[in-house]
Amino acid sequence: MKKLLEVNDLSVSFDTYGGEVQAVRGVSFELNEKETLAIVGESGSGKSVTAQSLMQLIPMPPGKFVGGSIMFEGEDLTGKSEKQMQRIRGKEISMIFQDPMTSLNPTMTIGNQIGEGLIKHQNLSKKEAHNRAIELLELVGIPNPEARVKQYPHQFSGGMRQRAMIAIALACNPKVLIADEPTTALDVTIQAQIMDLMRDLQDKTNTAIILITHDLGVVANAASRVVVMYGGKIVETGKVDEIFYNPKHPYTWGLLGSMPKIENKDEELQSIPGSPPDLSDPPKGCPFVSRCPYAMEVCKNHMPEYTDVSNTQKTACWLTDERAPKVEIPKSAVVGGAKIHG
Ligand SMILES: Nc1ncnc2c1ncn2[C@@H]1O[C@H](COP(=O)(O)OP(=O)(O)OP(=O)(O)O)[C@@H](O)[C@H]1O
Repeated sequence: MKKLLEVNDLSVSFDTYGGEVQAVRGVSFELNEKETLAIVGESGSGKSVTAQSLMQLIPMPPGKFVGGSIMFEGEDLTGKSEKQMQRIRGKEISMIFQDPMTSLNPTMTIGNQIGEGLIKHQNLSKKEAHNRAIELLELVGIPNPEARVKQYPHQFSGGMRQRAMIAIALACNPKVLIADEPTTALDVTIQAQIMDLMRDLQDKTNTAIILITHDLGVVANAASRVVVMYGGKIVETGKVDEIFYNPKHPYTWGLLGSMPKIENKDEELQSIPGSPPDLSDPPKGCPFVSRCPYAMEVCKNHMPEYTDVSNTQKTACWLTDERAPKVEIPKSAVVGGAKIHG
């Protein structure tokens, strides 16, 4: 499998009145061609900052790049100028956001917004871009695209706007699509339709997807690999079935415990007690230490190294150390039922 993106030891901070917020602290992962990689974690874990860093969309200042690299097709994106990034954004790497209303331009027709990138990156004429916009609206399942292409965002429903955002993002056949909580603002039925659409489109276009979500439920049927983030760090990573059926990190257990499961409809969901660490003064050791029911003395002051659970799964937890007590995965985190495809 060909690597498309390789993030190495990425660290990004924000200078605030309360001190330096270390939003992303030494994150490394890779994205292969045609795959869907999910980045999962609670609010504040650093998912969006990671995603925005890939597009160089972090406002600087207050943001600052502290270290690491983002290799895309052999070039480090962290060294690129704004002008160089403008040639990459939309053309090579595209992004869709949680709330299309704030990312769509309310004063421009949907057709012109889709056409903009085509004219800029692919030198299409206005007429060609208009026709391609109609095709793209059809591709993302918008009925009556000839009429819709002339309309404005406020004339679209929430689900339709997200479809239009996807059309804009895919217009120039990017190699990577970053979807940051693409369905969070939508109701459950529409969420499922949008996720189905993204899967269908990926089959047709072969675009690799980075799916950012706080909801492991969304991941099960959408992703092939998962990165679990907490407190600005990756705590566990693996193939989707490894993360669901053989998770090793207590934070992953917590996320699985707070996910509704088909077979236990009546079971109470366990939310993870406590709150995430203050990233302006992050813990010296494991970021999860203050909420982890299994925390040991060593966890307070020493960040665990990554342990290989398999060739494809890694976890950063002291429980994997041979000196640690043997802990069974809690019942609440056991996922049964339907096989996950991935
Ligand atoms: N512009 C900013 N100024 C200061 N701090 C910021 C800024 N943007 C993000 N942060 C901080 O960086 C940390 C990581 O935020 P990030 O948005 O990446 O989290 P997230 O996991 O994507 O959560 P959410 O789902 O809520 O977006 C948080 O502590 C957040 O407060």
